[in-house]
Parts: sequence; C-alpha cells; structure tokens
Amino acid sequence: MAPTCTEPHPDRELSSCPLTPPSTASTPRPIVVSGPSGAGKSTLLKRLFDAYPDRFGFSVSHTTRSPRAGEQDGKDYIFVTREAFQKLIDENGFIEHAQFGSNLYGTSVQAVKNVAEKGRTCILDIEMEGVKQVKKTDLNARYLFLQPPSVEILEKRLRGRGTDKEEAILQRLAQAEKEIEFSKTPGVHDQIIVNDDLEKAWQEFKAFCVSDGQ
Ligand SMILES: Nc1nc2c(ncn2[C@@H]2O[C@H](COP(=O)(O)OP(=O)(O)O)[C@@H](O)[C@H]2O)c(=O)[nH]1
Ligand SMILES: Nc1ncnc2c1ncn2[C@@H]1O[C@H](COP(=O)(O)OP(=O)(O)O)[C@@H](O)[C@H]1O
Repeated sequence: MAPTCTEPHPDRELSSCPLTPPSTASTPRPIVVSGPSGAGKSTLLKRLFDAYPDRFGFSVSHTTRSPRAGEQDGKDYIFVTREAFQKLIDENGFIEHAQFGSNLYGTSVQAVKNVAEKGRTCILDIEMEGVKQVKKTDLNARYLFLQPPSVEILEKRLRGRGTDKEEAILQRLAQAEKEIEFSKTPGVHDQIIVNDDLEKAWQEFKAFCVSDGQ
C-alpha cells in the first residue's frame, strides 16, 4: 500500500505531509509512463534522455529483481534484497510499491526528490498498481500509457529482447492483458500511444513529454 501521512518517518527530510514535493511553477509536473513489459518504455525513455539530457530526470526505482546484462545499479534501478526493500517499506520510504511477477518494485520518496531538486521533469516508469497508488498522492503527475500493437507482437518483442526466461515472459504476457484492460478505464491516462512504428511513437512520445500539460 502507499504510505499514508499519519506517521511520517523521522529521517524523511520533507517537512511533513504532503509525501512528495508538490509540483509548482519551479518543479514541473512528473510524467508517469506505464504499459506492458515489452511495450517499448525503456527504448523511448532512452531516446528522451539522450535528446534532452538536462530537461528530464529518471526516478530510479528500487527492485528485488536481479540486474540484467548492462544494467547499472543506481542508474537503471537500485537493486536490493527483499529484506532491504521491506525495511524501506517499514520506514515509510516509498511513494508507491508493488509486486510484479516474483519481484518487488517501488518508487522511493528520495528518488522523486532527487530529480525535483535539479528542477527537472521527473519520469516514472511503473506498472499499473503503482499508477493507482501515485494517483492517490499529491504528485500531480501526467499519465502516459504505451500500448503494443497487439499481444502477439508484444510476445515477439519480449522474446526478441532475450532478457527474460520463459516463466518471466509468460508472467509478463499475463500481466500485459491486465495492464491493457486497466488502460481502458476512462480518464486514467492523459494519452495512449500505440508503439507500432517506432519513429511515429517517438514523435508522439516526445511531443507529450515536452508539452507542459497545462
Ligand atoms: N509499481 C512499480 N512498478 C515499477 C517500478 N519500477 C519498474 N516498474 C515496473 O515493473 C515492471 C517490470 O520491470 P522490469 O523488470 O524492468 O521489466 P521490463 O519492463 O520488461 O524491462 C514494468 O512494468 C515496470 O514499469 C516501480 O518503482 N514501481
Ligand atoms: N516500435 C518497435 N518496433 C519493433 N521493436 C520494438 C519497438 N519498440 C521497442 N521494440 C523492441 O521491443 C523490445 C522491448 O522494448 P523495451 O523498450 O525493452 O520495453 P519495456 O521497457 O516497455 O519493457 C526491445 O527489444 C525493443 O528493442
């Protein structure tokens, strides 16, 4: 569950409630990117950070999953044990957290704060239970859903990526159906982009991210 405001942890540097720095004119509204695993979130986010290195900042999540080849601790994720993850839950250190497959993932208060302090637009790449929790906070985010052209194409891309074992691929495909179903909830996302042609998706993705959402 998302932390409540009733018992702020003493180590938290934020003064009290709200849990997260409110978005003001000086701190742009965060962007929550969600969509099935394999939809192309990382691909488009990499393009965004390469194109605008000073404008956007990634909210580096905690996860209990093992690093993949090429993933860097502290950059792609903060890779932790279940015990360390649970400790941060107990300390009320997460804005949101959820289980995905057999692993835990969460956005820490500190992760969002680190980006806000630089005056950059914070980008969160999270699954749907996290989206629901963020919606209950005062983060005032904008929500973008990245949709695969079809579940069949998603499966091909997940297999083609070659990062996951068969069991993890099947879990991701089952979860994809739920993510797509949830995305049909009226008003839940500000924009849905179908990632069919990558160049077209990139243009739409970029346009959403650089617009201020006002
Ligand atoms: N709720 C939540 N989901 C996250 C977080 N970080 C990553 N995820 C989601 O966890 C799912 C699995 O991520 P990952 O293991 O990196 O696999 P990939 O998305 O297939 O590359 C994806 O849907 C991510 O968006 C987080 O901090 N909170
Ligand atoms: N439009 C596209 N057409 C074909 N392949 C794509 C497209 N977008 C992404 N991919 C490929 O699909 C795989 C999954 O993309 P990825 O960005 O890792 O997804 P996610 O971060 O959402 O899990 C990667 O191998 C990526 O290169």
